[in-house]
Amino acid sequence: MRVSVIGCGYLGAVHAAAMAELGHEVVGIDVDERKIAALAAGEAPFFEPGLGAILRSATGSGRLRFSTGMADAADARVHFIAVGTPQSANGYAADVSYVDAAFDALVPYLADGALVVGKSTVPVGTAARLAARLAETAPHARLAWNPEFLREGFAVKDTLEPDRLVYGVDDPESTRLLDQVYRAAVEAGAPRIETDYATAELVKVAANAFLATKISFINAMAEIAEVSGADVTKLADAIGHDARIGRRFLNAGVGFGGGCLPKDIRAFTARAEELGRGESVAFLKEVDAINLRRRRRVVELALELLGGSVYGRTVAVLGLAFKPDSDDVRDSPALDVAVQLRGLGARVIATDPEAIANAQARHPQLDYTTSLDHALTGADLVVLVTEWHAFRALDPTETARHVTARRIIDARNVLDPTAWRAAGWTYRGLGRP
Ligand SMILES: NC(=O)C1=CN([C@@H]2O[C@H](COP(=O)(O)OP(=O)(O)OC[C@H]3O[C@@H](n4cnc5c(N)ncnc54)[C@H](O)[C@@H]3O)[C@@H](O)[C@H]2O)C=CC1
Ligand SMILES: O=C(O)[C@H]1O[C@H](OP(=O)(O)OP(=O)(O)OC[C@H]2O[C@@H](n3ccc(=O)[nH]c3=O)[C@H](O)[C@@H]2O)[C@H](O)[C@@H](O)[C@@H]1O
Repeated sequence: MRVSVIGCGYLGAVHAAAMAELGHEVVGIDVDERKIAALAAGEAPFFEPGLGAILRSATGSGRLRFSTGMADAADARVHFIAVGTPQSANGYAADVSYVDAAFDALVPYLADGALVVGKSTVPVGTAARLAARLAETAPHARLAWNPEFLREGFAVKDTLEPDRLVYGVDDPESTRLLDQVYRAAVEAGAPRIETDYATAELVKVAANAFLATKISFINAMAEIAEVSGADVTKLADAIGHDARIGRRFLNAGVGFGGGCLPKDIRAFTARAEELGRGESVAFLKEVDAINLRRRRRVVELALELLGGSVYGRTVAVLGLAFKPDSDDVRDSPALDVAVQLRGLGARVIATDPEAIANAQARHPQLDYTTSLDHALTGADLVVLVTEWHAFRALDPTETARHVTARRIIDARNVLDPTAWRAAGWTYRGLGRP
């Protein structure tokens, strides 16, 4: 099948390469010339395990091309729209202008029987609005909404082996085309939910809202654990054994960030308010507030451990990406903590295996180093904020050789407090004694 993917960011680049890996003839389109040049050369423009390999093999075989010109999408039968839907500059709502722009630019090139497939996460009602526009401007084409559930760090596997497929469609031909695109997953037995546009759009934001709520729930328990001397990690293990609750996404710590969960819960709240049902998801404001409090809590702990002021003190910040195995720093709790500490006058020296370039572009005022040893050297305080393997594996005795004082905040609760305290460290987790 000939497929186009419009928008080649964290979602679209992986989707394009994975579609080619599945045997489709793919063209990836983006307005960002640098990104397209890198992708066309078979280079992943961001860090995502496994992406480079499938990109090189697909561009090498000629099944995958990239272009900045929408005309190159003209011979595709199925067009995926995977452009960004960031938080608006002036509020909580999603900015859907990139979706509209990509859609409008694509319409003149739609062949007879073409299917436009929305993958971007959008406010409910967007697909119906675009379908009405399509009926007027290109009645020979169809629209489907097919939300994406991939996780960064596992994006290639999640795309090739999705745990479910959701088709928001309004005719059987769209389903037939989507089944052809996803034949491998359908034949492997991936559950497939065929539904209307509104449900498909809501499934996506509901899933992210649930995940965010689960994380904030456990972080709320961490707040209570902090004032009662309880251990939130043991609490999570214990409640997680109940299969109805489940242990996944119950890791308390500095909270969630990234290009999706934070903006998606805010956009959902804004859309519900527009629809006159703000009260139905008002709890998401609390989910957001709990999440942001965790970042402040890490800063408070730093102040506490350094005797009330971080001014002039050297703080080693381990981690900048919003989670391990990603270079994404969008709404990263780690970067936020680093910036807050710097704002209070600390000499922050930050390190991350992959995210330094992205962090530096946003916050040039911080000091960065690619060397973990260098980051630790002379530190008055170490703050572990993103649980990369290299940081989880730190040895307390070896680490002590580099620092000025043995103080550590484990903002992801991934270290063994007993081992660190035994090696002479003042250890503080989030919600564990
Ligand atoms: N990053 C992720 O893990 C996931 C993202 N999503 C959703 O997918 C969408 C895209 O997210 P990301 O890939 O993370 O964003 P991103 O910001 O990495 O990529 C968006 C891309 O769209 C391009 N673009 C903007 N306007 C364009 C236009 N008119 N024509 C062609 N290209 C255009 C940009 O240059 C950029 O490369 C969002 O709605 C997001 O919520 C959904 C599931 C997972
Ligand atoms: O819509 C999206 O873009 C994607 O958003 C999330 O994926 P992602 O943002 O890549 O990362 P997650 O693994 O969900 O982690 C999100 C944040 O929550 C934090 N987290 C996660 C789990 C946990 O127990 N505790 C916790 O604080 C992570 O550190 C990270 O900052 C969802 O998991 C995907 O299903 C969805 O497709």
